[in-house]
Amino acid sequence: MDITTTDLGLVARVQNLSKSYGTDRTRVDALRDVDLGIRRAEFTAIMGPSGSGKSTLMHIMAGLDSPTSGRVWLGDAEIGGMDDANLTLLRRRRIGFVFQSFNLVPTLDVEGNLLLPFELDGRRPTTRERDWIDELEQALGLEGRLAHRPHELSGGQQQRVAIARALATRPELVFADEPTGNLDSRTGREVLELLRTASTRYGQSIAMVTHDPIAASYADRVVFLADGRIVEDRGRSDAAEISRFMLDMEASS
Ligand SMILES: Nc1ncnc2c1ncn2[C@@H]1O[C@H](COP(=O)(O)OP(=O)(O)OP(=O)(O)O)[C@@H](O)[C@H]1O
Repeated sequence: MDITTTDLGLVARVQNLSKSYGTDRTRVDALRDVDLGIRRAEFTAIMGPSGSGKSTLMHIMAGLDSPTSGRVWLGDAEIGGMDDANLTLLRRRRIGFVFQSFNLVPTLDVEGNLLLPFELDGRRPTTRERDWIDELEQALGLEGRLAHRPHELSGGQQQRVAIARALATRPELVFADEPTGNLDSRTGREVLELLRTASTRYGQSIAMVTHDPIAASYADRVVFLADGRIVEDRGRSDAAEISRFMLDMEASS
């Protein structure tokens, strides 16, 4: 019998993953033979220089892009052979996303955007979920903005709505691409605390792409990519250690 992703204590996994874009002279090897598992209830930071493959890895793990070769599991389901309808359902039920581009619906107000994942799933939040949404709104300072549309918000406020929306249904896995990129340092810290709370209190797994050593220091695990390969996989580290490693990595490249 095969060992499942769950048996390994993981919520998502890639094996021998490679991704190339273009052909011949225009070919770019964005990922080269990557093996990675995202552990249950753990907060993982993915770091690396610009162009090292972080976003590509996250998009493939989330089933938003397909690999050139290798295998990908979301939970125990291998997504390689899955049709679009099943993949969409799997994503909707199990995954939350915070994209760099926020992906808010412009015609819905903040509250409408926050409730969208429930709408798409054809249900309303339970009382406990409603309490959690209220807590997210409060922690992210959105209470005064619930009737506003995205274009009436600052970039940082839009970012916070995207984060609250990704966490609202308490999906077992949250992918976040530079979630603190547009935030001032105090709000950024609150977002990182929230992500940590989501993993410690609710057992959610968080996979966060970041360039920021301080943001990465909130994570339980820090994975470094360089030139499409994993070059380091370490436990919780402080911001100074992470900065030092990044500088050493850049110096040796
Ligand atoms: N759609 C695409 N077509 C062609 N090349 C691509 C495409 N998407 C990414 N790449 C290339 O793949 C490599 C990895 O890109 P990726 O966006 O994953 O890097 P990253 O580590 O997330 O970078 P950054 O920190 O700048 O966001 C880069 O060299 C990039 O130019």
